Amino acid sequence: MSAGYGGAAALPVAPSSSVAAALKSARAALAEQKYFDGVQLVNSALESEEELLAGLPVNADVEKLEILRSPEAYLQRVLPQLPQAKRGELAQLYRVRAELLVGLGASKRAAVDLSAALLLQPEDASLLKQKQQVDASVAGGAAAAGGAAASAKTPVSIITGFLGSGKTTLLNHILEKQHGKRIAIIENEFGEVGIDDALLNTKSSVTEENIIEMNNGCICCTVRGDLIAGLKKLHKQTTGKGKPLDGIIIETTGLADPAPVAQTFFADEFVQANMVLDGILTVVDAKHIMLNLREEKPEGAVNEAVEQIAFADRILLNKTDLVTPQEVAEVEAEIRSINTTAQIRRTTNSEVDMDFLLGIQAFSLDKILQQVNSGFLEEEEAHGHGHGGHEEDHGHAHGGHGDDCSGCDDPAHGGHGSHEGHGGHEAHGHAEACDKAACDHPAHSEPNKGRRKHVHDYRVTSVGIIRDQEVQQDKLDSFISWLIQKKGPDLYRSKGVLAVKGVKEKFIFHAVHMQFSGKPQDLWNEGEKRCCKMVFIGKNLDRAELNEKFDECLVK
Ligand SMILES: Nc1nc2c(ncn2[C@@H]2O[C@H](COP(=O)(O)OP(=O)(O)OP(=O)(O)O)[C@@H](O)[C@H]2O)c(=O)[nH]1
Repeated sequence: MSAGYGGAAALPVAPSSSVAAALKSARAALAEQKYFDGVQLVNSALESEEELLAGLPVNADVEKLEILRSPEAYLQRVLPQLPQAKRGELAQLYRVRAELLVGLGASKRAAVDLSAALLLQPEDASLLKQKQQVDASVAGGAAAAGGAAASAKTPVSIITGFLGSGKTTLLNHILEKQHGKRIAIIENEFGEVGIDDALLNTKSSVTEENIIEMNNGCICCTVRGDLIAGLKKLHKQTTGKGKPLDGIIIETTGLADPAPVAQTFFADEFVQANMVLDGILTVVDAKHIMLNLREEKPEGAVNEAVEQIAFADRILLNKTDLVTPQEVAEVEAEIRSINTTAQIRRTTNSEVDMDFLLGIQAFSLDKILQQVNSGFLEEEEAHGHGHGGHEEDHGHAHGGHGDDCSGCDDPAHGGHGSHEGHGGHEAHGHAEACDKAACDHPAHSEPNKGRRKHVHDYRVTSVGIIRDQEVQQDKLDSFISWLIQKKGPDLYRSKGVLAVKGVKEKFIFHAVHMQFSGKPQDLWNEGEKRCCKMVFIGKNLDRAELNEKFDECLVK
């Protein structure tokens, strides 16, 4: 068949006009330095080509998007059947994509595209020269995105890590130790009720106007909206007023996939022009991470713990006080099997020197494209949370009630931050399954497959409780022991700030599965309403039961 099929006339080819149009638009994007947009244009054109060429016998059983992700392998197969005109078009597409990638700072990946172009046009001397130049810049250690211009941009660090791993603890250390530096914070919390603002170190040099809370959805699903708006706002009120920031720190939710957050720094024009991703800092809970990594996820759902480690530039292997040296070594080996290059530090209470964390210029687009996520520069089509049966409905306006939602058993309402008036944001969530990773062991599955959509585990929801009353200490103790013993295995995280009768400080409560701590902390401010706020995050939560049990603690 293939011999007979090899004639150029039999080959389905895209009309050259559509490739020409894509090339024109991509070159315009290149001239305007809209590199990410340009990459998307070329990607779409290449995808169309792949679809048209899919009928070739050599393409049987080939993974979709190979034309984008592994161009040389793809071309080696189809080359003998490509007519000369088609070779020229594809070469131009790869060449312009390479130029766009250089603009994004991904020179190694650009070299791959230029090699592909050379496979198609081996006699093109200017192409060869261009490839040699890119190779030379790679060998010379080309600077990250933007080269020298990057130094004028505000460095941004992303703190990620699974629920309860120690992210807020780390942020507090940074805030304590960064006196004199102008740092802004973007705080994103998973759950119906925000608690972290109360846990942030108020004695730090960060002024309130430079703390932005994003509690109305998981940051990885609202990057195109809230995160960019937050970054713009920070820029306007600092650099825009002649008071530039020394850095921005984004604390993601414990259930965030860091990929779309990182992608923002390449996809948005304003962000790309003014900010540079300094590094992804991942905090790992040495006691619970193995559970998280090995957890069986529903078909298509992302394992966030794996992604968080895979994308890390620095890893704090935290809570080492809770495990044996042997267990720490096992966890470290597991981390290494997911991420071969990130520097790892063993910590307790997220204590680490600042040089390890900030100003590290560690994020490399090339590293992400090569090692972790070959689809990183492919824009997500849609993503969201699998809200068991309510998949089309994540963008709903579920008007901001801070109180419990007892009696409401709509699983969509229990999900990612859907209780804060979500209607103003892009509707972002139908839960189409992403491509299944090659290996079934979640920790070892390549965390890059199906970059185009990510879906969270629909079983994981949050329940928030706010009461304008005090609780009774003995009843609270019974509630906590019931919670830990009966719900602990499914309860990833619970936290709260509580007014306990007779106690003048706020009672701060933290639990990660069965690991619990609670203590009186800061005093209630004068005039501050003594109230109770709690949030529970876990699998298969029973909202009515949690409300009922908690209400038994209230001072009647
Ligand atoms: N034993 C022990 N506890 C720790 C350590 N680091 C943090 N913790 C505690 O773990 C709990 C969770 O810490 P956080 O810093 O709030 O964790 P987080 O990652 O911000 O949590 P989420 O934002 O809810 O995902 C708190 O009670 C911390 O005091 C550690 O190294 N050892």
